[in-house]
Amino acid sequence: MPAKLNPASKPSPASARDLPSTGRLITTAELATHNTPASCWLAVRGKVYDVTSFLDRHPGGRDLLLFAAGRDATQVFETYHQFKVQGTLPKYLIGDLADNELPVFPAPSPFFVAVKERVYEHLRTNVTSDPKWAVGMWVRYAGIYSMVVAAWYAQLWVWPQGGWAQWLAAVVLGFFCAQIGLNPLHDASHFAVTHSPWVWKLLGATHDYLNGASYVVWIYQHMLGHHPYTNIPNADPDIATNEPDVRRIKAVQPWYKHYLHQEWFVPVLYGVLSIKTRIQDVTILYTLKKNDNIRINPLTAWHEAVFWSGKAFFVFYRLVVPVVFAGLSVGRTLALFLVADLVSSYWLALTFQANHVVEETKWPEPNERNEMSIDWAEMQVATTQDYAHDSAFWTIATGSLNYQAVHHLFPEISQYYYPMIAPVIMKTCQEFGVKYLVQRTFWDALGSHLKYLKVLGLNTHEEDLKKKEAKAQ
Ligand code: HEM
Repeated sequence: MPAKLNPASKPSPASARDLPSTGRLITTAELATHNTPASCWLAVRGKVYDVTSFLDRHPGGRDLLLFAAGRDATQVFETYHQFKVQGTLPKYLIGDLADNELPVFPAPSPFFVAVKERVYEHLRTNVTSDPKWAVGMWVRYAGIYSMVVAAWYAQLWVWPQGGWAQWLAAVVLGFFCAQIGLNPLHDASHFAVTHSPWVWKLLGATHDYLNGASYVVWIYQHMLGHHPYTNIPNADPDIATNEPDVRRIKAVQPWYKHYLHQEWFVPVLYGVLSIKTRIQDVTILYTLKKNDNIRINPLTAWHEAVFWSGKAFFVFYRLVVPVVFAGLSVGRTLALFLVADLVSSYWLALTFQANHVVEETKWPEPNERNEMSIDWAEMQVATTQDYAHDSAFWTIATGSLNYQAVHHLFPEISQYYYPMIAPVIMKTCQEFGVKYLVQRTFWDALGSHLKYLKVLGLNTHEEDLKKKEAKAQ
């Protein structure tokens, strides 16, 4: 039974900001230079810590500290630990952060504290003693990898002559490649499968080898960018846009004529997602050295080796083997490649877009000092839409993205347990007056994405917003 709390009276946990001032001010520019194994600093709630000596003792492994090094790591710190872990921080304290590079949030609200306590209590009492372990997920991974190998083999050697069976094999290959992204890659990038940093690294590497896309780039974009700053313009790399862009997804983007009727052509463009991702991997790591506003730290030898050998292996198994060893023509090889890639891209893009870029989700913004007024956990719920909670098909086929708000609040828990903790979260939301969005079906959620694109494509959108605001006042 979840503990009963009075929403109004539960205090926030002691914040690191409450520690006495050190007398040493450190700017975000100085902090950013300490992002290597030789000098690893990070900030939590306005305090800067030198964790170089802790690198090899961190139970989550040294890589995670190195990813977070040189930046404000408050949100990932509070996400991946229980609040009590804050007690380990003071011994590494070296200074106070002078400014904010990216948005910062108020101390965890009573809702955040309660939902964390209740979910872990529920898991402990009713579900499992280890929320990072689920045999069911290993069965899914085994099924996914087997299907990738079987479909790849079938399209080259069982049905090499062409015909519908060969095309079907390409479709199946594309679908299960997307499943690698939604399951082993995604779980590993949130450290939600076992307690072993090596398991996370190895599962992550299968995305490099079998999808040709980088685990490390995903970590920066997703774990360090999208999750801490969901739907915040200029902070969440998932919603980064150029001006003008091909699509208008944020009200802060200026309007251009080509956005009119974007709901018709934008979804078509989602088909190039996989190819775009593979190319951007190289520019993000080697030329820009950042993903939108999330800086990339120096790569470890392991990550560099996996990155390049992954790209090479991908080209070899998807393009060289079909032509050189299976005797397929270059044209047929490219066509099969494209079919599989289109299926992967659409499956991934449409399931993602139906979660955040939709009608009712919020697009919060910080003040001029980069401070947010909303609690981080409450923002996670406000910027996210779930769908089809009662469908086992959508739960398995989307890697549990249909429980997206659950995932955003508890990414460190195996997705296998999302359906079991969702009721606890929804009940807590109700009690604290936090609105939880859930659509009945995937198609309703997708429809909401298309309607949102349509509305932002109209140049009357700003006028409508102003009228609404005026009415509300
Ligand atoms: C000031 C820096 C940090 C300190 C002092 C610290 C401390 C700790 C401690 C004491 C634990 C063991 C207790 C627990 O599991 O709750 C732990 C585990 C963990 N930490 Fe950290 N941590 C830091 C930064 C980070 C960052 C930046 C991340 C993520 C990017 C992270 C991810 C994890 C994970 C995933 C585990 C669980 C490992 C497992 O599954 O057993 N930590 N950390």
